[in-house]
Amino acid sequence: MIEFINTTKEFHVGQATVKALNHINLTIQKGDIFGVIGFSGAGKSTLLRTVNLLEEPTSGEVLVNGKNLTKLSKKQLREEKKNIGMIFQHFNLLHSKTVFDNVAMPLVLSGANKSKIAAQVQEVLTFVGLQDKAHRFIDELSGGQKQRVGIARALITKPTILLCDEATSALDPQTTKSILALLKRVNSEYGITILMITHEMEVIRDICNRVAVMENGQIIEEDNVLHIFSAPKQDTTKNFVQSVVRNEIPQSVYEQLNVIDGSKRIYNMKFIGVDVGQPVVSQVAKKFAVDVNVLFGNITELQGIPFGHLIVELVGSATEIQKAFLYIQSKNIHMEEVVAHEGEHTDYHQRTVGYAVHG
Ligand SMILES: Nc1ncnc2c1ncn2[C@@H]1O[C@H](COP(=O)(O)OP(=O)(O)OP(=O)(O)O)[C@@H](O)[C@H]1O
Repeated sequence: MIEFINTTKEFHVGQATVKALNHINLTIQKGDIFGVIGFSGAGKSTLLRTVNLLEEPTSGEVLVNGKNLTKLSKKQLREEKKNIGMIFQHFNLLHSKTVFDNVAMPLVLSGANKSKIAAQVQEVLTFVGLQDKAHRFIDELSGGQKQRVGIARALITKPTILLCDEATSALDPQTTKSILALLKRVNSEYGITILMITHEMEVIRDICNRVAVMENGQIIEEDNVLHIFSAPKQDTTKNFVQSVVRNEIPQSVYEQLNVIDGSKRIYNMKFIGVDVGQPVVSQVAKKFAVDVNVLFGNITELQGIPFGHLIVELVGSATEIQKAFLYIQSKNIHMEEVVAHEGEHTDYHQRTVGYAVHG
C-alpha cells in the first residue's frame, strides 16, 4: 500500500519555484494496478519518484506499506527499497553487460551468494520469457525484450511494489500489449502492487483497475477505471477517455434526424458491464412489431467487461417502439433518444428519455 498524505514537492529554478506536486492525497491499495495519467509536466514522474525517494517531498508524507522512508536509517532504507522495484521508459540497462549480469545486479550489490543469484535470475528470466537469452548483450535485444529484462531486474529482489515510469511509451502497439500482459501477470501471480504513470489512456484501459488524473501538480479526478470511462467529470479526463473510446454520436446519425418520419426513433444504447453477447437487438425484432437498424457501434472491453454504445433506429408504431424501449431498459442497457433541437440543424443534443416515447 502506498499513501500520499498532503504531499508537496517544489523545485527551485533560479528565482522561480515550480510546484510539481501540490498537496497530493492519494491511496494505492495492496494489489492495485493503479494508473496515473496526465499531460507532460503534470507532475507524474515526480509523484512516482517520491515513492522510492528518488525525489524527497518538500512537505507532507509518502508512506510505503505504512512506513515513511525519510524517517529510516540508511540501512533500513536499503532494506525497504528492495520492496520497491522500478522500470523505466528507456529501460536503464547496462549495455556493456549481459542480460544475466543486468538482472543479477541488485542481488550482487546486496552481497548475495552466487548459487542464490543464479537460481533467482533463472526464475525471473523464465517468468519474463527470456530464459534462453541470459548470455546475450543488451544491444542484441529488441525494445520489448529490453523491457522484459527491466522487469526481470525489478523482480529479482522480490518486491511488493512495482513502479512503472512510462514503461511502454517507447514500444510499438503490439509490443506494448505483450508488456502490459506481462505486467498483469506480475500483479496476479506475484501479488505485486503496481503504480504506473502514462500519458496513454489505452494503457489505463488495458491494465489498470484504478486511475488518477493529474494536472498542474494536483489530482483532479480519481476513481475505478469503469467509472472514469463511463462518467468522466473533468474536461481533461473527458479528453483522455475520448482518445480511446469514441462515444460521441457521428454527424451522419444526426443527419438522419432531418429525414425521419413519425414511425422511426433513433436511440443510443449504452452498454456498461452488461453482456453484449446477449442477443437483445434480435430479440427486440422478434418480440415486437419493430424493425431495428444498427446505425453505428463502438464496443470495447474494460477489464474483461464490455463497454461502449450502439446507435439503433427503431421503426414501428409508437406503442411497439415504447414496448421495445422498456424491454431493452429491462436488460440493464441505458437508452437515450437522439434528438435535434427544434429548428436547428447544427447544434444537436441528446435527451434522456424516461419511460415515455416522445411522439
Ligand atoms: N529536477 C527538476 N528541476 C526543476 N523542475 C523540475 C524538475 N523535475 C521536474 N520539474 C518540473 O516539475 C513539473 C512536473 O514535472 P514532471 O516531470 O513530474 O511531470 P510529468 O507529468 O512526469 O511530465 P513528463 O510526462 O513530460 O515527464 C514540470 O514543470 C517540470 O518542469
